[in-house]
Amino acid sequence: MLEELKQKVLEANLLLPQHGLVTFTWGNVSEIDREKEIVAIKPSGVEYSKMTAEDIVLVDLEGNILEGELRPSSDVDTHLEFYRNWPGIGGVVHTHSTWATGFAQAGKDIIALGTTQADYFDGAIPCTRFMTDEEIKGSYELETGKVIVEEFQKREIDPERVPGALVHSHGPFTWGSDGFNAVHNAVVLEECAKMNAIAMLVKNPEIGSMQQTLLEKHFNRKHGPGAYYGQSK
Ligand SMILES: O=C(CO)[C@@H](O)[C@H](O)COP(=O)(O)O
Repeated sequence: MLEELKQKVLEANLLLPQHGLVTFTWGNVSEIDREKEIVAIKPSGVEYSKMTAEDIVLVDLEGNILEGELRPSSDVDTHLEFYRNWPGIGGVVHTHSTWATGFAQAGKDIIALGTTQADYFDGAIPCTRFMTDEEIKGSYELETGKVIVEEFQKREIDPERVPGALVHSHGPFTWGSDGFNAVHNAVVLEECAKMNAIAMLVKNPEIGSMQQTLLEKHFNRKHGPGAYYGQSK
């Protein structure tokens, strides 16, 4: 069933390691057939290099497995929460891409500082609030989806105009018209996180007292400039 969709979702998943967005078996991609209300998603814990279209798991919007020998991604409940709440999206991606996950671990939005982000995200890429003990100890993946949907409702953000979010202390999720578009947005989100971090570093070159002392020590070294490369005369 839905062989073409499974092949497409396999190819979208294989783009994650190709773009350097995941390590080992981290991350996952899914896509929905809206007519049949069936989601094709990456199998849990399978190495990308060994993954086949047959491994892709089909589930309904309640998470019931319709086809597949393997367990669906451990994040399936997060993906399904987006499909249930946002009828305009067709594909979802989750990664632990380094720069975006750094922002998620810091609990910081990726604010729009340049045209690169503005071309694909109409504003800041929001980071969710920290989740409660109950949410974490309960069905974490389902609660993760709820917290992201809640964040967009609270901030009145249109998910089709900002196709991504950061889960506090976890990592990025993106979405799009299909799996490939969601992967594209995951690549752009990671690049924006990198650029944003560099811009904030460059923009605020505040030198703390320790650095100042260290700098002055080097500014005023006895032998003057160049001493590191041999004794000055
Ligand atoms: O976020 C996590 C684990 O923290 C997961 O997304 C894993 O990175 C991938 O899990 P599977 O999709 O293989 O179940």
